[in-house]
Amino acid sequence: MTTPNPLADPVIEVEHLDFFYGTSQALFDLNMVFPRRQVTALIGPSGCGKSTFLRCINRMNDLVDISRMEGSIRIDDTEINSGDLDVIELRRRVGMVFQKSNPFPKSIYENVIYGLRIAGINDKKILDETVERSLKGAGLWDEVKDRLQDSALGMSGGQMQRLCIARAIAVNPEVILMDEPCSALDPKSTARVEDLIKELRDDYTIIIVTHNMQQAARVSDYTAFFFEGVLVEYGKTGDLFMKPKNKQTEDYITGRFG
Ligand SMILES: Nc1ncnc2c1ncn2[C@@H]1O[C@H](COP(=O)(O)OP(=O)(O)OP(=O)(O)O)[C@@H](O)[C@H]1O
Repeated sequence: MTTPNPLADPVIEVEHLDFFYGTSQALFDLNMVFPRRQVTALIGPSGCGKSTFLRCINRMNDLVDISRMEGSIRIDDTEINSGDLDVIELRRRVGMVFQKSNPFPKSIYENVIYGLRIAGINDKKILDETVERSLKGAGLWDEVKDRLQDSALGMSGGQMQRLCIARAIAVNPEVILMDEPCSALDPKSTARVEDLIKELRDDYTIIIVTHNMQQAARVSDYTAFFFEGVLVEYGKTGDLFMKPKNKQTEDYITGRFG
């Protein structure tokens, strides 16, 4: 088991995880834990399996017919690689924010409470409170509080991405997965989302895939370097960037490949 800090309180424990697309193996014997209320960055060259691994954690790969996962991922002692798992409940506990923001063609208000509506919650007081809490949590409340009934599609790209973060936190998840959440944003919007990630760490465990090593260094507490489906090195972000133990990690973070 590769543990960056044995004293850290683990929320996710991954053991002997293998992942296949048909006969092609994408992840090889991953063993790692994710500490609670910390930000962990997954880095590595294109195709090394970062997104595949992220999508294992909320079983999004179930949507790929030819996929197969072996091994164990426990989230607070719930085994998620199990046939009888309630996948809807898992995705409430493990929210996800994608590379490209994906607001629904609905009002800002309805976007935020989408998960609550699905769960059959229609009490206006609860919905109003959730909208305010979530938009405040996503640093968006002041910008949109006077136009909650406007279409979300009229927002800027950076606002839409923060709206997707508000939608993720509306259902009180434990973990938020972010798959290159800033790659479609301009530098100013990127800085706002990065600040937000640092604030969200007080309440949520965040796992972020990023191609941008400066971003990993800025926002994360821990960093995991993947290469060809293998976890090569995992540790405190400062240590991994300043004194990598592995030659491949060093070559990657110094820009020699990838
Ligand atoms: N739906 C799929 N079907 C078949 N193979 C896939 C599928 N998705 C990904 N793969 C393969 O799995 C491997 C890992 O891909 P993955 O997207 O997880 O890597 P990544 O590190 O996130 O890459 P990138 O940084 O380019 O997004 C690659 O060889 C990729 O071609």
